[in-house]
Amino acid sequence: MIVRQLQDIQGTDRDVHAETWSSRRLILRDDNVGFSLHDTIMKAGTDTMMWYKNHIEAVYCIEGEGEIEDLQTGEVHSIRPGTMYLLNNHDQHRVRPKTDLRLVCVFNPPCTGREVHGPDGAYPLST
Ligand SMILES: CC(=O)NCC[C@H](N)C(=O)O
Repeated sequence: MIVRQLQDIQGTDRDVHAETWSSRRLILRDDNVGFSLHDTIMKAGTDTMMWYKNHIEAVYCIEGEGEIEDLQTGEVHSIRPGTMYLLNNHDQHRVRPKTDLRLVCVFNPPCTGREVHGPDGAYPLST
């Protein structure tokens, strides 16, 4: 069994910062369970294009308000506590938080730890 506290991750290399988000990576590839689990804050007033070509991501909102746009269809969905979205088709999308959004994110394959988005919105597939 592995037990970790968010406060013990803050400020370590499992605490990754990008311009529009911060990601506290609670479970990573080296835990050997086939997925990674992140406690992510997307910053209020930002607009992030993402396209996880190499990963499946499930996202569950536990705090805040915002919206997600499916860039394939143009559909816009609101995000609020209790909303889950699953990028099961490597969907290209944008997230626009109105307030800080706190999101629980699961990635398969698991992230290794330091991933940030490339210019295409993807994380590289680590070998
Ligand atoms: C919702 C989303 O994908 N935000 C970007 C950060 C990512 N979830 C991560 O935690 O690495």
